[in-house]
Amino acid sequence: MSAQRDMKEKNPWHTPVTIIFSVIGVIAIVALVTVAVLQNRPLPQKYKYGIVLDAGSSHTALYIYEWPAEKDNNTGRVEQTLSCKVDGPGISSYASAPWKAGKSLTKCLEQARQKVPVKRHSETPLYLGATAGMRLLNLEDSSASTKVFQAVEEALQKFPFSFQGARILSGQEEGAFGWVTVNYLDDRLEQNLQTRGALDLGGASTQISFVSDNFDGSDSPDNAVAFRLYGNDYNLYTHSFLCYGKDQALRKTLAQQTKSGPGTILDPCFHPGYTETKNYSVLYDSPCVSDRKPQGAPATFNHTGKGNFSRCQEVVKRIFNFTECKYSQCSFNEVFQPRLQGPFGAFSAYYFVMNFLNLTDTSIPLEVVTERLSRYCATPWNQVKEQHPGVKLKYLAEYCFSGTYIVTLLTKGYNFTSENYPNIKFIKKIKGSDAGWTLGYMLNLTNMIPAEAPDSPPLPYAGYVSIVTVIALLLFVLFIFSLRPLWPRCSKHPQII
Ligand SMILES: O=P(O)(O)OP(=O)(O)OP(=O)(O)OC[C@H]1O[C@@H](n2cnc3c(O)ncnc32)[C@H](O)[C@@H]1O
Ligand SMILES: [Ca+2]
Repeated sequence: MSAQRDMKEKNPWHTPVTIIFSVIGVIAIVALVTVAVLQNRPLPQKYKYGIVLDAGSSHTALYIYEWPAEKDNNTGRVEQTLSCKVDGPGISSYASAPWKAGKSLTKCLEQARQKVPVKRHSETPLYLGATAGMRLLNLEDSSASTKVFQAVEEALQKFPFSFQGARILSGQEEGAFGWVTVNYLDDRLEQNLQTRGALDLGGASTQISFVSDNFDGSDSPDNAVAFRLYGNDYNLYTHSFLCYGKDQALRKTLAQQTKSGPGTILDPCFHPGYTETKNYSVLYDSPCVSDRKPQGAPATFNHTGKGNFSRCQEVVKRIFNFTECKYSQCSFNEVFQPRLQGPFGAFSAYYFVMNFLNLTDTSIPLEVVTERLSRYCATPWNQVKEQHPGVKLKYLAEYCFSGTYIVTLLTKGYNFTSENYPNIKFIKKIKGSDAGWTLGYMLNLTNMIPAEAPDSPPLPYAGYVSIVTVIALLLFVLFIFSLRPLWPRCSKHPQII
């Protein structure tokens, strides 16, 4: 018994001094780690917002973006938090009743008012950018386009956001901001990775934008956009083809077939069994075709489908001019285009159409794509309607043409081949945000992409806390050992007496 008591007395860990120091040490470490964790713990997130209205030729869409409030000019953090499709056609269609253009936007703006917290309303920038529909209206009737903008601005100013104006984007801006969006969402800019080209197919225009090593802008300055983003320089090639969006290209293709003003056209780009009576005045009511309106044509014509892919491709090819090129190389219509390079993202109508046709997988060889399109175009119209009861008839009737146009534009227009066709990815969204020019436009106007790479903390948060903990433990152990002289002496091999 007395021997056991002796042992207890001699155990150094049981002296009051050591116990007190140990308790203090443990409390100190816990306090240190708690303070480090609490101090660095992410606070409940506060967000800032930006709103962009994409006033396209076929429709308008509103997008709300949000980003953490403390990361205004930081990287890769802006995300789309709401999209709202405006009911009705694009604002350019309201030329004869401009006030309706303004009114059409209010429903989506009401949604935005609900979505953005009230205390952020007045600081939330609101932009409206119009694309090819308004470009065409402006060409056709600039005072009508001014009136549409006045009506739209009046409507937007009624909302509590910080309205920054409504304007027409140039084709270069539309192409370049689409490219910025895609590469920003893919984190390719911040990380200085190989960039992805952007292919945008709208209703009235189409854009191609990419970085090519053999393009510095000297060949064709109109197609060059220079950016310095996160400390890297980019010489972007971009071109927008007005009148080569899907709807205007269809008009051009029909115009090709109605040069002589026939009463009936047998159209290989529409399904067999499709037949509609159409108005010549409606078909030619666009600056893309108005100069070719046949003289003395009847008021209407019978538009009848024949469903033949290869003949459709022949007609579609005729809307491109491949004969003239004053540069080393061209896409079409005498437009310079450097050698295609890198991966591409194809969005808007490229995606809608290829998704409907089950052709978004670009590992499907081009020959198989054309075979499938041939079969699809040859399918009788009644059968197509039966197979897709929920699809809008206008879209359904046009998928054969649209698919043929996309394949022709990519291969004959831009010179994609069987080898580099798999470099294209058909995309709708990237990480929850729609691919399109709007995000790039807002990032640019809010200076949210810095020209130089931002400084980042040398350690990530978890690494920082771990290092603090390890050093604290080490200090504690050293501290205990420094108290060694105070430890009661004990023999290495206590003997039981
Ligand atoms: O860029 P611009 O030329 O101004 O036109 P937009 O912005 O209005 O054009 P979109 O990308 O919204 O749409 C491109 C085309 O795709 C059509 N479209 C939209 N949704 C579609 C769908 O589900 N299936 C087929 N076509 C669709 C639409 O009518 C247009 O003709
Ligand atoms: Ca568009």
